[in-house]
Amino acid sequence: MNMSPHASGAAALDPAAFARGLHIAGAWKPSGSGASIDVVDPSTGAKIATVPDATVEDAASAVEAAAAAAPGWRATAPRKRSEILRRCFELMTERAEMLATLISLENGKALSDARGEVAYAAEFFRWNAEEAVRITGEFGLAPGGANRIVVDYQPIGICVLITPWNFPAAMATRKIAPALAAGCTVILKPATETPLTAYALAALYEEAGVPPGVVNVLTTSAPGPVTAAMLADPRVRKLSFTGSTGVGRTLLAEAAKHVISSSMELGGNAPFVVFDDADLDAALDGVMIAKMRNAGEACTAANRIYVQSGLYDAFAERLTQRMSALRVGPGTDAATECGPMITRKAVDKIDRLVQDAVSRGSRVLCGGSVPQGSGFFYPPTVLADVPPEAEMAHEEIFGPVAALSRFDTEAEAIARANDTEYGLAAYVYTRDLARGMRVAAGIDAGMIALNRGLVSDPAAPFGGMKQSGLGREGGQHHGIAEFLEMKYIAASF
Ligand SMILES: O=CCCCC(=O)O
Repeated sequence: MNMSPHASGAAALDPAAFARGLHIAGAWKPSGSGASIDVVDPSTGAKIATVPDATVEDAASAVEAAAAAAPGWRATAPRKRSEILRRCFELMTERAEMLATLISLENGKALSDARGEVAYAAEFFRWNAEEAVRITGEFGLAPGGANRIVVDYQPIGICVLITPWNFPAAMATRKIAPALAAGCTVILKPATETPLTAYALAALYEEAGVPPGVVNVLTTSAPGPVTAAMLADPRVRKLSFTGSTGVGRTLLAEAAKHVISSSMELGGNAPFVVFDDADLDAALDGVMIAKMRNAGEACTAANRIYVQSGLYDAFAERLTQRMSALRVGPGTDAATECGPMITRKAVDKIDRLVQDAVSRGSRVLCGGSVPQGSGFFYPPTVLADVPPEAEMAHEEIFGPVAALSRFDTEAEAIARANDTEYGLAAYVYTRDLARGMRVAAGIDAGMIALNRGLVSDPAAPFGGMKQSGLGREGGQHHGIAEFLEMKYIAASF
């Protein structure tokens, strides 16, 4: 494993200075309790900045700020909203390197991953700038002929958006951009591990012309009471969450008390299925993306890799070569290909899953143990012959561990792919298009990548089935629809 020191890229951005000059977006200000949250560099475990720790009182001011800004934003012409969103895209693109460095610093991901994330995150603004002017209703004659049926769409109201640490920019813009396009004002609660990107982006939105109070950022170490306080305010009409299924269930229960529309992008356990007739090189390229994008810390990550018997040994050997050649180091080092995990706890969980699989007969082809030294690192690992009863076959690994299993028939591949409570993403490699479409139809997942290692696209509906969530983000109309309320008018004239 190659562990290089910090690159000079990090020095260009002083997180302590950044945190001192922190721009709190919106009209609310921290209550003055003075409490703060430490932000830690996962590459070293050292504190790099502090951000305000919002209280329940702060939550009330944030809702107040969002409510005060709501009438003006709702009345802003769609074309004007569209142009402001387009400007957000342009500013993010201009500042891509600064944003990527910030993401890499607080999240630990490799700069190349962080650059990819900034481009992806900015794209949600470009796409929704184009969608903002295409929100259309319906008009028709009632079957009885007595009246017209008019269906109109209006902004749903104030939205509470809760985002995870693994994509600090993209998971926020995937929610903020469609909400703003729809005419809603929002309160964003980013993960406590990665608040700096959220604050940097909030300043950028205001520079792009988003009026004060339209986007409000609230960082807190007490997410339960703070979120409950916001959801209890009757002006809040939407909850959109990305994170674990467990937290999603708790939030859904809280939202249910107040009958609040909820979109949930939850956990995954993606199967990656390679048939004997697949292009081996293409499948290897694909699995390196599906497994190692963000060092495996993604809900879409290939969690279970099923390879048909005829290709299994060659695939395992070549994947092991590629995984063991990856350079591990601090994310901000330009040469790094696999950065640290987000916390020590995350490393411990990955290792627990690996040791469990080994105790059940899996073979370690590379990696497989926690390295000495500072920072929250786990080496790229390949395990062969992972049995169905291994814990990692049922739980998200969320780390750089490729778990291989062998299968023989198409029916077996579909059955094993579906042997999970989750249904977010799945990957299938075959040269036989008819088989590819059959298997895609048979797997219970919201997104299927056929001969590709990446499904995510702002222009496509992102979301899952079963315990992977409710609703969709992005896509033509789908993402924006989550932030619109439908109104029917029976019109006689
Ligand atoms: O953990 C989920 C992040 C999803 C990243 C993506 O949009 O691909």
